[in-house]
Amino acid sequence: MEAAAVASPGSGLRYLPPINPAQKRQRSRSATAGAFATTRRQPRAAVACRRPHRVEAAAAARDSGGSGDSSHCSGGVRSRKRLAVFVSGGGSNFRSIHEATAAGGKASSGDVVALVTDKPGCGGAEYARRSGIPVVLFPRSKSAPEGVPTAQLLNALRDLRVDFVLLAGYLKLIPSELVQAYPRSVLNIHPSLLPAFGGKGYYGLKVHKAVIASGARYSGPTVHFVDEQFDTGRTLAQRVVPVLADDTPEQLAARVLHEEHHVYVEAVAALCEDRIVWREDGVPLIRTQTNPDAYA
Ligand SMILES: Nc1nc2c(c(=O)[nH]1)N[C@@H](CN(C=O)c1ccc(C(=O)N[C@@H](CCC(=O)O)C(=O)O)cc1)CN2
Ligand SMILES: NCC(=O)N[C@@H]1O[C@H](COP(=O)([O-])[O-])[C@@H](O)[C@H]1O
Repeated sequence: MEAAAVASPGSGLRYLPPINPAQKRQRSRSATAGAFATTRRQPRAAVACRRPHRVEAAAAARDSGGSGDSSHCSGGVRSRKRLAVFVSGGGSNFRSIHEATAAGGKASSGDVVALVTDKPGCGGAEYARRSGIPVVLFPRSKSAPEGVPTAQLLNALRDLRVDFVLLAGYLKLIPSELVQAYPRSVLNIHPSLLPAFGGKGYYGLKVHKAVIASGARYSGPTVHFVDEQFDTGRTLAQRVVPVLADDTPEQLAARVLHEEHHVYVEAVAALCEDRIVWREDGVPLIRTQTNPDAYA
């Protein structure tokens, strides 16, 4: 069952009774079939634990609304970050991020609290259901009329107190309402060294075919912040792999994907640990865990 959007036990989604007529109007505009509660809480920017020289404090951390979980950083208590992962395919990046959020994992300051997909039968969605993670179908379209529209997705993310959105092989354009609701808080992974081989039409094996056809000797994944267009947001992290003379697109894809799993987990760990700082010119940097003045 993909009831109007969410189908998972213990998802935390509640149906709130109307409090006043204005809220009732708001809910009837943005929610369907009683699947979601509306909340009035807006995401709130928080400062990083330390402000390095010549960079502004990251607006990358948010108050996660008193989830009760916390960890410590120099100078205070830091709340665990709540993650929504968007997937259209097999979901291997989603799985590696989910595994890294387990106790002792590399991103153990985060929790995956929702899986959003446009393809309810994809491997990522099936893994989420098996793991007890709520699945949200987005967007609503002719081929997926049970999907939710953008306003209802935003309500669901707020209800689940999502801090960060992670695109991991999600193939639809993220609407500007979502980008604006989560400033500096939506990441994507792309399987080429952006700005090369990015933009509309560049996804999956198409990217690797184009890299091989170009004669490029190096490729690799890019983790970037998401803006309103495909693949033009600020680069956060990259890894390089060789393109071999006799590579098939599938072989290159496997080599790049292996690096994706590492670089995305490291970027997510930095996000969850408030280790992303913004240089004066708008470039995001990852502070290392060991030296607050060094950047990865
Ligand atoms: N607002 C943004 N939305 C999304 C971004 C982004 O940077 N900003 N990244 C993409 C992911 N992406 C590559 O990283 C990407 C995905 C899909 C396409 C594309 O051309 N899609 C086709 C449809 C494919 C399908 O549904 O099977 C299309 O739109 O015609 C390009 C780049 C996620 N969203
Ligand atoms: N432009 C977006 C794009 O091409 N994304 C790519 O889709 C694959 C998803 O794999 P996964 O479902 O196994 O994580 C990954 O290689 C990811 O970089």
